[in-house]
Amino acid sequence: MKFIVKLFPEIMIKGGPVKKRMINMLNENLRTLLFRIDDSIEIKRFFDKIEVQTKDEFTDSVRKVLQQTPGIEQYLEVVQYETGDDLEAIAEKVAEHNLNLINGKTFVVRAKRNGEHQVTSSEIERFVGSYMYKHGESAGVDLRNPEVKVEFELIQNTLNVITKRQSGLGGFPIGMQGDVLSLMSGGFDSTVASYLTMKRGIKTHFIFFNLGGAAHEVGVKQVALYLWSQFGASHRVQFISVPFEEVVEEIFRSTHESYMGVTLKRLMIMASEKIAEVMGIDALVTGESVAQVSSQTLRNLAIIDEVSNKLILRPLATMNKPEIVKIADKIGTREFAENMPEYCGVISKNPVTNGSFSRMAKEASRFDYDVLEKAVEQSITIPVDKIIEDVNTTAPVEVVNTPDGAIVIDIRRESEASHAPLDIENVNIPFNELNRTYKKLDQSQQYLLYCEKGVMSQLHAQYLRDAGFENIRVYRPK
Ligand SMILES: Nc1ncnc2c1ncn2[C@@H]1O[C@H](COP(=O)(O)OP(=O)(O)OP(=O)(O)O)[C@@H](O)[C@H]1O
Repeated sequence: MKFIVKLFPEIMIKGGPVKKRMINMLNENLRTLLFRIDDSIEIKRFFDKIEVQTKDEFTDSVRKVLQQTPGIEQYLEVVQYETGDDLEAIAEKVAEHNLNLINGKTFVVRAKRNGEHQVTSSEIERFVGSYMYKHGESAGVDLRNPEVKVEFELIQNTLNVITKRQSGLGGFPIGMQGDVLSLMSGGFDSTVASYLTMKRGIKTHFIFFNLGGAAHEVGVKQVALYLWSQFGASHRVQFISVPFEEVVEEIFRSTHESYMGVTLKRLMIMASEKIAEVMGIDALVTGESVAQVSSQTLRNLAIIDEVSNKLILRPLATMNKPEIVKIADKIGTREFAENMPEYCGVISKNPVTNGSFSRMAKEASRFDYDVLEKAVEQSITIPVDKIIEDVNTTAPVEVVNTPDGAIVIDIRRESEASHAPLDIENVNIPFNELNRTYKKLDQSQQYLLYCEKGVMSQLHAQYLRDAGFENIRVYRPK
């Protein structure tokens, strides 16, 4: 199968050298991603498109990459036949893929030709056109204003017939716009904000502030890994985890209740700025959206902005919640967001909605910034692609590799579990039903959670531990 990759229109209108750099970058990114599938996949760069040629067994994997790689406007799927310039064979194959498209419609046939042939392009077009007219139920040929354009190419002896057009993500190739550090809580907003920066071609690193829950950290790592592997895996990025429990304690000690929420956000921005500085990053990203919650009024956002000289991008600033949720649905982060614990609630009681700059300064002067300094010093950075190993080695809940009398619960979705069943006895309780179902199980038994990568099982085992269940561990076969 061959794919023809068309670039995002905003790339095509750039000046020559910039356009060339962008196409080269997309070519590089595709090379990195597709060679991970198989190094026999061929990628060819042209001045206005990229072509990918693959063995049929890799077609689905290649499609997935093309759908999820920023910079691609659409891709065409092309089926290839060795017809030479045998007009009858060409017409038959073109008709096979196009006859149903011209039913009741006017059409035109357009052929591109490259190589030595006995026939000209217009002879081929006329032959195929009349064959399709004879065998189909079209409304006739219209050379000027056709409703359907039947396109194919004859390159040497190979006939390329376009069978499908599929939209891509659009945006710019990652690597063209520098790096940002995205404040990631794992909720709807920060996951969508991070996706939008990735789609715009920005290398997006993640920073997470742990307010006191091991499950939250595992959950955020998991969604960061998901986002990266779906949309950004052409480049290595970092995940930074900052222990913020003591910062929260210090906020409680020093700050009036109504300013705690805004203070927490200011401190997250200050810590992010320090870390971004070390990483050579100019901009931070948050999932804040004007008026969504009390800390996100224009005044409070301005009070938050005051603490940093970095550019703060807020891709969702003017979006409505339903639009954000729709994107989360489309990119697959809704499920993660819905399963993410909230640790912020306690700090958002009776929040000020229209904070005062001078009052904020007074509140801020009572805070001991050594505590923040220490949190930054204790931050831990790991490459996102090492998250699975990290979660499995630094797991808060014990991991075992033999059941030893415990009952194994496979928490994958039913379809995944039946597609690749475990080879030992187990029960299937999909993770989204676990919280509701677990308490109904016989609590005199020991249970082991299983999932494919060991991240989701670790996350849910930790939730259950937090909820007071001690008979739970993680199963990870050798
Ligand atoms: N624990 C955290 N670690 C990193 N960033 C955070 C954390 N909590 C909040 N943020 C950042 O602050 C933004 C606003 O957070 P807040 O909790 O006020 O709103 P939210 O709308 O619930 O955000 P989200 O849906 O992303 O959780 C988030 O989108 C995220 O960018």
